[in-house]
Amino acid sequence: MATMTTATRPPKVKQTKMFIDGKWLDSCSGKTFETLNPTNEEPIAEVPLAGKEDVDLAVEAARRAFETGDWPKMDARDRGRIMYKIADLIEENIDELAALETLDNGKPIAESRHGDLPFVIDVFRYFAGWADKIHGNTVPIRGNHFCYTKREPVGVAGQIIPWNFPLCMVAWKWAPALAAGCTSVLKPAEQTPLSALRLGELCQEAGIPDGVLNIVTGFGETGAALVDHPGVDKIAFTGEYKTAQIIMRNAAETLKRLTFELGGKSPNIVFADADMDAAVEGSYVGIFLNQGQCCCAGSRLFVEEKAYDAFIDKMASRTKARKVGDPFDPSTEQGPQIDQAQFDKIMSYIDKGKSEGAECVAGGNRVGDKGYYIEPTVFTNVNDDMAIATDEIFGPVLSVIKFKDMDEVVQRANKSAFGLAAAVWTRDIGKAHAIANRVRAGTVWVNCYDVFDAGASFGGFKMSGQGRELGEKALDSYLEDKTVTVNLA
Ligand SMILES: NC(=O)C1=CN([C@@H]2O[C@H](COP(=O)(O)OP(=O)(O)OC[C@H]3O[C@@H](n4cnc5c(N)ncnc54)[C@H](OP(=O)(O)O)[C@@H]3O)[C@@H](O)[C@H]2O)C=CC1
Ligand SMILES: CCCCCC/C=C/C(=O)O
Repeated sequence: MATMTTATRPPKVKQTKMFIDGKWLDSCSGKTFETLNPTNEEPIAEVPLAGKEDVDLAVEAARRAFETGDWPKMDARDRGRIMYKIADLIEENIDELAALETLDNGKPIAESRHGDLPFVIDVFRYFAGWADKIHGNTVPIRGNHFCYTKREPVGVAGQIIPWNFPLCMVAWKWAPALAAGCTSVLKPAEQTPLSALRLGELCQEAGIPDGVLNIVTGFGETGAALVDHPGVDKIAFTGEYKTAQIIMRNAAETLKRLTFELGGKSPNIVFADADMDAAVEGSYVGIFLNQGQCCCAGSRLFVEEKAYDAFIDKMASRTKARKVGDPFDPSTEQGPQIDQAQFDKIMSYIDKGKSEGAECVAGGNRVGDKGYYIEPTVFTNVNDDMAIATDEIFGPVLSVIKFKDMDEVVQRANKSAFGLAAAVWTRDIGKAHAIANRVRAGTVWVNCYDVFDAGASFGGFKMSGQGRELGEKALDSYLEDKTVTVNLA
């Protein structure tokens, strides 16, 4: 069992090369790119800039490992055993990994050490347990036949992950793929490649055979090269819906299996009969967790008219007290945004909110003049049609909107192209279930927010995605069903 320590300093970066076929490599071109520290905009390390040739090598390795290697053929229980070992090694190195995550991403160390990393470990253990429980069934078909189904790995998975929860996203992608017997080429976000590379080392140490897991670091063409590659059977992508649309078009050429975990504009609904302090605290976490860089952030907060003013007062003062600063200080609640592009996007939405007539009751400015820090921001008097109420901002910006009754709030909550998550706060169990039934979203939280579990599937309705991650459902997208029919006559 790991001790409950928390690193308060950046760690030594141990691995910066790409991982292909069990080897740690530079890119074929020798080109590199810098990963920047979001607290001060200075380089942390250089990593290889993968081009098409590197992707080819990685896919060939994954293909070979799938076609002729041990992993898909191994006794399922032994696959699970190696995955348990990965979880154990993550636990043994938890402080280093959490610190690496904080260094590269900027998230507060308290979150990476006590939120992200324990979740990563849970996800590997949860799917390790599935490895020997994946099976088909027998089917009573007509005639003198014995018919059964088998579940087989889909093959080589191309996995493109974002920068907001770098290690969680690796775990969400690798763990079900490994349990199913697939092999993988992973493309971490260019902003946060370091923790995935270190985890690759630990997976190697745990006994993952060469070629089963490969990591290509790059940007600009790496993701597209994976999508275009005929040797890749499936793409799993987490990120922006516009990129998913391009991936879908390009993947049509090779008819790849696709799963997407995309954005949101999640409605968080507070009724006047709710426990107000709990609702304020939950809504605060719901929007500001991870600097607001969550696909399921509760960024459209609907508050019943009767409770609106009192709620706003509490929310504004809670927000103003939020501690923004050095992510290695264990008491910091909010670090910097990930990069200049996200910083600029968020600031432009704050400007739009102000110019469209919403009232900024907390925050609204940059913090300092170095690093991508933004004040946690709350807007009131927001209309449904303002850009801050319709678009995914992916930052610490909350829009608080008034509502009168259940039917009206359900209709307004559903008036979005997204459908990833929602929440409701009420003491009335009937109201809670009515909202859970009527809101079109993949996850609904009742009197809580951001409760994730390795066993609970996560994914979106509408333009928030396709397929599910976590839970038993996550395995489906890494498996093919095979029907076998035997003539018994
Ligand atoms: N759902 C979520 O959790 C997340 C949502 N977002 C949302 O997306 C917005 C933009 O984020 P950002 O990270 O810039 O962008 P994207 O969501 O577009 O993700 C960028 C990733 O996609 C890859 N990519 C880009 N084009 C293609 C392509 N044609 N085929 C395959 N892969 C491709 C990139 O690799 P390469 O450059 O090599 O092609 C990179 O790894 C955010 O502001 C936020 O709203 C962002 C992160 C997470
Ligand atoms: C503390 C772990 C939180 C995991 C958050 C998962 C969010 C996913 C996303 O934003 O894509």
